[in-house]
Amino acid sequence: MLDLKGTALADQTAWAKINLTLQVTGRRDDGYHALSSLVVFAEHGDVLRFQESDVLNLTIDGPFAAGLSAAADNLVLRAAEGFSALAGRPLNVAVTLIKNLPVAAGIGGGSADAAAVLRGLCSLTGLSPDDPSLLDLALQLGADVPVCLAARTVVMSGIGEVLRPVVAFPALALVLVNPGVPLSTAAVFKARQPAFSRADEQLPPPDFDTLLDWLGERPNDLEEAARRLSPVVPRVLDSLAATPGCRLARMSGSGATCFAIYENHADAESAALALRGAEPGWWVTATGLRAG
Ligand SMILES: C[C@@](CO)(OP(=O)(O)O)[C@H](O)COP(=O)(O)OP(=O)(O)OC[C@H]1O[C@@H](n2ccc(N)nc2=O)[C@H](O)[C@@H]1O
Ligand SMILES: Nc1ncnc2c1ncn2[C@@H]1O[C@H](COP(=O)(O)OP(=O)(O)O)[C@@H](O)[C@H]1O
Repeated sequence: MLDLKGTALADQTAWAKINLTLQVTGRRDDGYHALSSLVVFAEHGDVLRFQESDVLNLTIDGPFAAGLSAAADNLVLRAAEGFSALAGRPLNVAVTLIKNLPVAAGIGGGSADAAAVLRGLCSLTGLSPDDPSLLDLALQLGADVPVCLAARTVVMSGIGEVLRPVVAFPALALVLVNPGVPLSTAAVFKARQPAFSRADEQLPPPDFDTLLDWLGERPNDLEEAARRLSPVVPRVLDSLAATPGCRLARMSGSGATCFAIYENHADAESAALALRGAEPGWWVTATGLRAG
């Protein structure tokens, strides 16, 4: 923990977002799509460190640092600039981003980074993370930033700004797999078939087996388009589905990261080990859900 001008600014984790379901229910005039999605957060994520500085500055480190620019369009810097405009004064910090999550991967890494910056700067300035102006800024930064700011199990709708907390939810044992092929969110939305799902406002059931039935009835409407754009997606899903104890294998968001839900953590760990051995080029992580 560091002391920034007398205020402690702790490291922030940018937890990976997982869309357990994703229904596309409509399209707005501005081209954005209305969604209904059960969103959870993994224990695993990027880490952001903050230090005192005279200028706003970003350094990127970690396994997925290569290929991600630290220029002004990075969501970390856009979030810090947006927060400074809100606060009416420059908030100069040197941010180190440890990029543990693959980029353009359907698990909201950039959105989670932006949300982690907003959370950090809230603790620096005393602004409440529930302040409506902060929620407006989050949505301007990206449709997934509000949910990443909440960082808890919710049913998300609108384009990402309507969040309904899910209070009772089972602990899940998951494996996340990314095959190393980036998929653009805009391109996947563009490639999808034009039909819409019916808007579904139901909250998920708390019991594990009933939840799996509920998830089975609500697929990811972007999966078909992602499979066409990136033929490795079906291979990832087949590989996950073939591992012992796998109860559901599905893509998250606009892909290409896929997840599988297991009976227990031992099965998830064994599956991750086997997949790493079979596909050394894939990013494979066994994880639970973020508590809280
Ligand atoms: C699809 C989802 C599901 O959680 O996740 P990812 O696959 O990105 O992780 C999100 O809605 C992505 O949110 P985010 O990545 O923040 O999207 P933005 O930067 O705001 O938008 C990128 C582009 O995606 C399309 N887009 C995004 C969100 C939405 N509700 N409708 C859309 O049509 C638009 O073409 C937009 O120009
Ligand atoms: N800090 C960041 N981390 C990841 N991607 C970022 C970041 N800042 C900007 N981006 C850009 O945002 C886009 C979406 O990345 P990301 O949030 O990882 O994926 P997704 O939207 O599929 O979940 C990428 O094209 C990337 O160049």
